[in-house]
Amino acid sequence: MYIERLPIPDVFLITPRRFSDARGFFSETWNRRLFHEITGLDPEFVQDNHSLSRERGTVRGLHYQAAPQAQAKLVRVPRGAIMDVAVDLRRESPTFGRSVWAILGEENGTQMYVPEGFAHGFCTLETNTEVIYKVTSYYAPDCDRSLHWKDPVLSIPWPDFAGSILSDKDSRAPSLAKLTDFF
Ligand SMILES: Cc1cn([C@H]2C[C@H](O)[C@@H](COP(=O)(O)OP(=O)(O)O[C@H]3O[C@@H](C)C(=O)[C@@H](O)[C@H]3O)O2)c(=O)[nH]c1=O
Repeated sequence: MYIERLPIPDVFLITPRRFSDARGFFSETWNRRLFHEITGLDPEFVQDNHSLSRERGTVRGLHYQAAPQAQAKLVRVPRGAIMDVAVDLRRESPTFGRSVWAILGEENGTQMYVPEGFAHGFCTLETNTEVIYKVTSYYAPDCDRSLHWKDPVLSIPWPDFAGSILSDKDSRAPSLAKLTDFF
């Protein structure tokens, strides 16, 4: 398992080892003990989520659950590829409002660990992209919050084709200046 810290050091990229042979590969996609040894963290995941986005350029996000239902997430892409983004919404953080991003895909097997206190979203880079992620708190619709993916203040370098399809909720999401629930 290879771990890389991003410019916001609490967000990690994790690339599990792949054992390749004539059949294909084998990989441990989650190993609690190893994750703890390497990061010092021991998130308690309670729910696994899986989404399929048919079109390239689909944007989902930016989403978070407000306290006390905040979620840390461990995101991976077994089919296709995404540009995955995390935005720091921790009020006291020196990197408040800043974002980090990475390409996650079936080729690299890389995962992003997004801690509590961040909004999360992605743009699909290929058709029929599937995203699977573990979360540390159950879905709580009352605490579901959105931040507009294209808010210019965030300066996220989305690809030109981003936003070809998105949900009504995401198209109506407020900008950072209008958010009231931070961490
Ligand atoms: C997130 C979620 C949604 N749902 C339902 C509610 C709704 O009817 C349907 C689709 O929900 P959404 O439109 O919010 O799905 P989606 O836009 O894919 O939401 C996800 O986006 C990514 C970026 C995240 O980080 C996730 O935490 C989650 O917010 O699924 C659940 O039952 N459980 C869940 O945990």
